[in-house]
Amino acid sequence: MPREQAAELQANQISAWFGEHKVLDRVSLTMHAGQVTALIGPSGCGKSTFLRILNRMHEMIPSASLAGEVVLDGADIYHPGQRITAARRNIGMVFQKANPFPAMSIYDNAIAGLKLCGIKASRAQKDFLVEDSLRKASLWDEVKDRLQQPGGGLSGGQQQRLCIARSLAVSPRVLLMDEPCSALDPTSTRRVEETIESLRGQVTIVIVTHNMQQAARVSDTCAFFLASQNTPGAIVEHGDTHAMFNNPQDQRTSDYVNGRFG
Ligand SMILES: Nc1ncnc2c1ncn2[C@@H]1O[C@H](COP(=O)(O)OP(=O)(O)OP(=O)(O)O)[C@@H](O)[C@H]1O
Repeated sequence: MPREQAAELQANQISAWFGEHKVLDRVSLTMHAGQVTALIGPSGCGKSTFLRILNRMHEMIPSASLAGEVVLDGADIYHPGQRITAARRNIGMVFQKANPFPAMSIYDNAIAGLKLCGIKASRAQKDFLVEDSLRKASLWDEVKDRLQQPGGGLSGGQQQRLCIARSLAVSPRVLLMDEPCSALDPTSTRRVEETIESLRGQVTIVIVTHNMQQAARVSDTCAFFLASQNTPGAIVEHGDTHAMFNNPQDQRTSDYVNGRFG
């Protein structure tokens, strides 16, 4: 099971609809290999929809449609020849609410993705992957003596790190995180942020967050989404996080990062 490198992900001219309702308009963004990109913006501007488009989850919603392309290392994941399972394996996702399998052991939770992705592994390989992914998710030391206990018995923050481990166990090249800390207390939030920090360079991370301090702390690059009244969401400004927070080029970015609206 070779471990692959972080990959660049490029969204080109992405538009999205729910039925007749257009929610994103020609959004283009390059998410650089091994970097952390934060998606920020007021509620309802299409950040989560954009994130779900990046690993083909948007198409699971019956009324949903989209235009544009998502290119992972040179190949459009929406090309008819591309398998949805390959996109999901290469581009993992962690959600707002931790969703481990509650009755399944911590060990089995960590490697639950192998079966879903059709990856066969020996017992020794599984043992290695469990330890490796739990270490990467900064959870190993807390659970190494109780790997056979149910995942549902962990604290909320530990469950979220278990979900991160589960995503990492299939060696994704990109990890999408949709407000991963919004249900966590400050200590658990810090642990998840430390985990993100330690993954930098190994996997490309795209994180949606409403927490401006978090975006400033964890991301290299930031994209500010906005949906003005009755118009679909679009990117107002994107670039180096430090520059976006300290010297934004657009007044609306300045207002948002300084808490003046949204
Ligand atoms: N399943 C759905 N069916 C219909 N409309 C939807 C669906 N999901 C989202 N929308 C609409 O798409 C638009 C963008 O929603 P989205 O959740 O992507 O925004 P967001 O920026 O992530 O918001 P938040 O920060 O509140 O999570 C909104 O107008 C929302 O009402």
